[in-house]
Amino acid sequence: MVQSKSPKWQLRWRCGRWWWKVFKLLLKIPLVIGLLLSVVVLYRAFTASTPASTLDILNNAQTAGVDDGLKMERAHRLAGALRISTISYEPGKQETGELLKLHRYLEKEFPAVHNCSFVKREIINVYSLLYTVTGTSPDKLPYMLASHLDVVPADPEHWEVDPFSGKIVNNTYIYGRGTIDDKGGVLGILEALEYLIKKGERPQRSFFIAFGHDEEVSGKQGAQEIARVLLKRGVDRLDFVLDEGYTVTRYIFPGTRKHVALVGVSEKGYLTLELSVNGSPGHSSFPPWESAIGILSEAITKLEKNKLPSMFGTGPERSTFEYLAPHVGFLHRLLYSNMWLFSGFMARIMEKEALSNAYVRTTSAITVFHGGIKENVVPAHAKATINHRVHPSQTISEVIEFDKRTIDDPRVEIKVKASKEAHTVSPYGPDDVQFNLIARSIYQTFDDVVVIPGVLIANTDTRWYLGLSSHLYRFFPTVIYPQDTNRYHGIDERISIDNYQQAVSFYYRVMKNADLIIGHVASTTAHQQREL
Ligand SMILES: CCCCCCCC/C=C\CCCCCCCC(=O)N[C@@H](Cc1ccc(O)cc1)C(=O)O
Ligand SMILES: [Zn+2]
Ligand SMILES: [Zn+2]
Repeated sequence: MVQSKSPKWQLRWRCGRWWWKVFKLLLKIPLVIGLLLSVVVLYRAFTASTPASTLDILNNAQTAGVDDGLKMERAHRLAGALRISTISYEPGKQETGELLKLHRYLEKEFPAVHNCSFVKREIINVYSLLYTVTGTSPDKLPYMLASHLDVVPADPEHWEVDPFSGKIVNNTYIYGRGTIDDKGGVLGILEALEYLIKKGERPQRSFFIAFGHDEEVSGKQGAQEIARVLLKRGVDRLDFVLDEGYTVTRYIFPGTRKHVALVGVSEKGYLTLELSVNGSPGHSSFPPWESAIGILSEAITKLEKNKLPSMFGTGPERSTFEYLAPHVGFLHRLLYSNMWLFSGFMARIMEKEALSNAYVRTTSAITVFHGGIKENVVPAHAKATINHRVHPSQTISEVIEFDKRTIDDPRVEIKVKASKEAHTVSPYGPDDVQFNLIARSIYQTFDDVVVIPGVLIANTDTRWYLGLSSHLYRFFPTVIYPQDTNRYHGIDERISIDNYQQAVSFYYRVMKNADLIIGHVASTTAHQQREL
């Protein structure tokens, strides 16, 4: 006979089962969340798409580039400019004679530009150049193409050829300091305009060409003055500004073999700090317990060991990867299209390489260290320079605060030597006329390419043009492979003759495409145009 359970026991049994059910349910929650997350992650990966331009007028444009016949002649003209050593050493210390020589060279080599009735060339602040190209519809908003005339110094010791010999190697590459930074831009723009004028064409839209002469040492004397001159003339609204910057890259972004053109829609901030320590000077035979050099070294070590936190995925770099997602293999697509989930994981991988680390966070470079005068003299002072490039999601004062907290030593004095907040982000959506004008010119010039927006990790003269336009883009039309990135300011700077020809074609296409959209009210979005 089965013995019936007592009501007390039955209650306990039922409660026990109830808790067991809850426990089992709780165990399932992570599984359900995991399943939901996987669905979202997969859905985003499968539906990832690069926003295509909505501007049919640009999408259908088949603008031709410049003729191939003059390719070698153009290469030799660039090589000639590379022989003029327009070096900037520091603010106020430049090869000024060479800058004037470059002016004369440009005048001689581009006769159509310099003798054209609708092109005016002006010298700004002795060494910079400003060209005004007056179009046939001068009432439309003008734009500006910019580059710079100066270059950084080059130590010839490790170069394949003398950096200022302007050599063409194997009939393939033009070598020399300034080929990609930034005489390729100066000569490339002038070649395009020379070609246009010689063809008997005249642009409808007016535009400016600005060549600063001290970009490599801040741009204060050059680009800043050019901006001032334009503002004084009432030119306070340019449709867009296109300056040096990123390039078309290949094999730099993991997951794709395509060409990837990165157009800089913003630029990291800039902060240079001087750290100094005053110690007790004296005879080295009875040194103080701690020296100025020792205290400063400790502060520097703390900064180097404690990097600023990752900001990856919180700024426009999120769009960089979302635009790229549809063009990479499946695994990379999972990551790139789900930055909301994987940005931390991606940051940890990217911070292992200097170039991609710069994309992840505000960087800190210790660039100068001074201390001591003689082996048996304890120095009174030590100083060091820290150069930060500030992620767009951080402010200059946040970075200074971080440094102070990290150093945590009142004996270390911190002085701001130069600073500039990260630039505001220029528009880049599918409806943005100006971004898509540049993108279209890239698509017309380079094969198998995808155009994506990015934050420039270095700085350019665009900082001085921020007040002239809300659309500033930083792009130099050449192709860079991983092994080329160190050629910037490094050794064996070069451009291939074919890439240089593409650069000229790109600038020509920008001039032609800018006229295509002249019927559109410049500076309004495609969406606004549809509303009109
Ligand atoms: C995942 C990340 C992928 C990034 C791929 C990058 C490929 C291209 C590689 C390098 C880009 C090089 C950028 C060229 C611009 C250089 C401009 C420059 O040299 N600026 C100087 C001087 C300067 C100018 C203006 C200032 O206000 C401060 C300094 C610089 O030091 O930035
Ligand atoms: Zn440059
Ligand atoms: Zn440079």
